[in-house]
Amino acid sequence: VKLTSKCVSSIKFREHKRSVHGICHQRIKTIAAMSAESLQGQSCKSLGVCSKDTPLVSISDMPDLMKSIPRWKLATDQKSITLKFSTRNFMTALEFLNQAGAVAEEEGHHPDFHLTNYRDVEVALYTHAAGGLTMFDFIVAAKIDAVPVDVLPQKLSHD
Ligand SMILES: C[C@H](O)[C@H](O)[C@H]1CNC2=NC(N)=NC(=O)C2=N1
Repeated sequence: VKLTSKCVSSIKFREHKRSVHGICHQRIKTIAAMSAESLQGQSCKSLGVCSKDTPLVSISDMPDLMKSIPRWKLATDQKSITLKFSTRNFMTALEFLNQAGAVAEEEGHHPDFHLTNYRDVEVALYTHAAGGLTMFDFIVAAKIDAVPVDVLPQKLSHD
């Protein structure tokens, strides 16, 4: 069968795309094995813009990644990570959210923020475009962990 030049170029394009995707996967795999410090040193921009094609973090990579962000909890459906704490007062909570917001804006990757009971903060992260957890989320989580905040020791009851 004589392959038309169009068909050959589309095969070449698909091979090229597969190899680029492979590199992207590989790059994401190597980042996954990183510690908190090196996660904090990463930039979402180096991964391009997240999209529906951004690879989800594989279940086998989760335990190591979660060790890098020990304050965060992995949702039971493994599709998001959450950070919860109480601060000294309302303005401390607001200050933290503004600083964490600046990190998110710089990375172009945004958490869900909750401020309830005037000082209880909850930050939730997942990649909306991909419908689950990608390396974008772990990089932003590690950077948010570097934001200083005056956290109250875990409250025993609502005072
Ligand atoms: C164009 C822009 O980069 C995208 O809309 C970004 C913005 N911030 C985002 N944040 C999160 N958490 N998930 C996304 O899919 C996402 N997409």
